[in-house]
Amino acid sequence: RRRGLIERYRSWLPVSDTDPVITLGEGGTPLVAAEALSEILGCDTYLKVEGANPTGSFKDRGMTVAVSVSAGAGAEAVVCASTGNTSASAAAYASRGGLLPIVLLPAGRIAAGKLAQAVVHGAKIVQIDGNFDQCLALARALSNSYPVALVNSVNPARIEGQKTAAFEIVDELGDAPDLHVLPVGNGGNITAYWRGYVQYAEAKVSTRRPRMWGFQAAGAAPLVLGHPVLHPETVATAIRIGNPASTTAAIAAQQQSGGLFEAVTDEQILAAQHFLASREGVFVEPASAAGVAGLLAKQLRGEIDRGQQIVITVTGHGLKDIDTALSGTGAIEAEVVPAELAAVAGACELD
Ligand SMILES: Cc1ncc(COP(=O)(O)O)c(/C=C/C(=O)C(=O)O)c1O
Repeated sequence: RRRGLIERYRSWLPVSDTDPVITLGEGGTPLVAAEALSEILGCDTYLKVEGANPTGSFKDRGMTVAVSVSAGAGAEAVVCASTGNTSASAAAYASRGGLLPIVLLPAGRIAAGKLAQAVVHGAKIVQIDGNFDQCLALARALSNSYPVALVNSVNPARIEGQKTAAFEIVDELGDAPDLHVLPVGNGGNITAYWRGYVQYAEAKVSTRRPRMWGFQAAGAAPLVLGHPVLHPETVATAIRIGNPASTTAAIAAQQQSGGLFEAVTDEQILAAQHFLASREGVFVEPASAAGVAGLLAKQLRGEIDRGQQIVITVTGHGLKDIDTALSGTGAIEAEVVPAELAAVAGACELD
């Protein structure tokens, strides 16, 4: 039977023997060779496809640990603020564990797929008249004032669970890559990957640690600007965050790894999303394509050394946000043809 992350990496995780193991078989996600990207970059490039997790994003790695530990501590409810994937994951894992999920969402700024997940899992959904940053402050306040466990990425159990992605990459490649690339919103995931790579290197499981390259949306790039962004704006709603919860740890990961933070525009993000789907066959939600967008932009500027081994984390499944995927494509308005071979062949421009 499929083993979950706690079972596979228990000795590396802060889960006690008395904690329940609340799992949906998360982790063990595909590490796919990105052949088109490897050709363009002149590098051995792989995609860590985190949309293959049970609720469709990397958040499941942190949630299995955070919800199991919270339940073990007697919590009856969990709360999180979210741009959507955290709440989708919290709702699934809390419900599975018999805990009440409470999610605070920035009103009108969540991809429909993610909202649907929180609804069907039976979460208590509170849409806030404010942005994610305000939701996070309220979630913290709620957990400080009521018997509700906070499962945002400020909860260390989340980062601990998410570091297992780095373990899986080393376990599969045989060592750490030269470079690890990923989108950055709150900075929890880059913090987690760096922690995993460092722990494996210190335990001599790997011989090196990668440089960490984090990419933010140009309209929501506090880590690039060096200060919070009051009104973050981007089509990549998952990373529409102006005041990251893990700023200090994310900057430490970038500095200690000799990495960088750079911004990419919404146009570059959407182009990278299309590139991944049409050239690599991998459909990711917009925010997930930010790393690929950054690499392609740097390649155009001659800033990618050839011959490196690169792993890019694509963080969430494209089905989370079909409105953005379908907008501007004209796919729906396409003509309806008669149910006749000639008409179909003509529509396919085969004749
Ligand atoms: C698809 C996707 N890609 C990248 C990020 C950024 O990761 P962090 O830098 O660790 O924040 C998120 C984050 C989402 C939330 O913060 C939430 O769901 O509340 C995401 O959903």
